[in-house]
Formats: sequence, C-alpha cells, structure tokens
Amino acid sequence: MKGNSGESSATSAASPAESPLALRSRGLTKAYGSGASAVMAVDHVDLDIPAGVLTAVMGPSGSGKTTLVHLLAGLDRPDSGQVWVGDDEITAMKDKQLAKVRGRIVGFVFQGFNLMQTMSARDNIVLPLRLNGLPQDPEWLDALVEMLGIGRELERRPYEMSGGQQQRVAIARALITRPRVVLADEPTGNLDTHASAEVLAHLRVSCRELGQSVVMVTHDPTAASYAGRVLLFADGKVAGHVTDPTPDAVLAGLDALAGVER
Ligand SMILES: Nc1ncnc2c1ncn2[C@@H]1O[C@H](COP(=O)(O)OP(=O)(O)OP(=O)(O)O)[C@@H](O)[C@H]1O
Repeated sequence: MKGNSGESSATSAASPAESPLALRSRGLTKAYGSGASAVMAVDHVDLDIPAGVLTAVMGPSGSGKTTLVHLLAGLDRPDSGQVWVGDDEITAMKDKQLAKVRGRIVGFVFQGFNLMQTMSARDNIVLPLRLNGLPQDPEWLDALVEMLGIGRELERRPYEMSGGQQQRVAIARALITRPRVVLADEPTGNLDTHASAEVLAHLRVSCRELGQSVVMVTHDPTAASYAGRVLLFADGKVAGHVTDPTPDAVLAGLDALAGVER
C-alpha cells in the first residue's frame, strides 16, 4: 500500500507555516451506549488536514466515518478531545458561535441530503446565505448550477426530483458560501459515473485553486482516487493512509485493513 502510515494516527509532516491546516483534531473521542454495549465510534483520533487538499475517508461499514465527519463539522459534540477549524477551536465554542462557524466557514453534504421539502431547489441552495446574512452571489449560483447540471430543477421541490438531482442540489447548497472546509458524507453516492466525475473534478479543482479543503466519506475507490490523500478508518481509528491514490492502491489499502491477501 503506497504511503500507508500503518499507525493509529495520520499527522502531517509539513510544518503549519508551509502548509496551513484547515482542520485539526486531538484525542477526538465519541462513544454510543454505555457499559458492555458501548461502541467506541471514534477513538482518540488525531488528524491534521492541510488546506487545499481533497481528503477521502474510507473504511468498513460501522467503522465510524460518519461520526468522525459530524464531529469535525461541529454537528455533534465529542465525549472528549478537540477540533480546530483553522485557528478556531470549535469544541470550545458555545452553540450560537458554533452555528455561525458552521454557516460561514464549513459546508456539509449529508448522506440523506437534508433539503427543505417545502422550498424550491433554488431557495434550498441560497438558504445558507440568507441564514448567515451573506450577500447573494448570482454569478456563483449560475456557475454551481452549470457545473452540477441542475438548471431545469431550480424551481422544483425536492420531492419532485430524483435522488441524484437532490444530491447535486445539496452539493450546491454546501458550496454556495464558498466555505473554507467542506465535509461530505458519500457526496457521489446517488450520482451516475459521469455526474460523479464532474463533481469530484470540481471539488479537486476548488481545493487546488481556491485553497478549499474537502473531507469526503466514500465507499467508492474511483471517487477516492480523486483525493490527494485517503485516510483508512477502522474501529474508530485512522489505520493508515494512501497518498496520491489510484483505485488499485485504495483497494489494496482496504484489503490490507481486512487482512485479505492479494
Ligand atoms: N446514534 C447512534 N446511536 C448508537 N450507535 C450509533 C449511533 N450512530 C452510530 N452508531 C454506531 O457507531 C458506530 C459507527 O457508526 P458510523 O455511522 O459512524 O459508521 P460508518 O463508518 O459511517 O458506517 P457506514 O459506512 O455504514 O455509513 C457503529 O457501530 C454504529 O452502529
């Protein structure tokens, strides 16, 4: 496996001055349940996610990937440990301050879209601007609509759209504020190969050219191969990483996690 750290953490070797960190966690821990039935969904995770990089998180079902990205986005509170977005420690923030950071600095693409059913696609997309008192940006809206191919869906409500169309609206909503960090749970899960490739190519370019950071959970080795780095997650811990991944290298990494001989 290329670049597999084989360690329980994946810290960046570059100094913060050379490669500013978009996201950092230390000792991040979240358990569900208690006593004998307790599940350590995220178990003392230390992460350094550099700015301007598309990072994929892969691992077996139930390994804690969704819990991890929810904690990194401040959508859920950890039992212990810290998360910084840039220099701001979100785990030290009160709910109101955290909501502000989430609205302006962090974008999130949920597994189940979380679109407002009573609102059109257009209103769903611009909602984060309205909620956060940010100015409308018609040119950026047009660019996102063009990139995601949802021009004909703009006046439709979510229940009038396919899963893939709803997914693309949810991606536009996450990007409309031009957030520094985008966290995405299976962002291409409902898209066909062509639409997936377009979305991933756009996310990679916006990382490279706008210094945006994207952390996406995916089960798809081809989607992961668009990333600059793949974190392999198992049993609530970072079990290794693959740098400059190809689909084959990602599959080899996952096989190594599962103890499969190749
Ligand atoms: N709200 C919850 N209450 C109890 N247990 C939970 C809850 N959410 C997650 N878990 C458990 O925590 C562990 C990690 O779940 P999580 O959804 O983070 O994994 P995942 O890697 O994202 O899985 P998948 O790939 O199937 O989406 C699992 O054992 C899951 O059953």
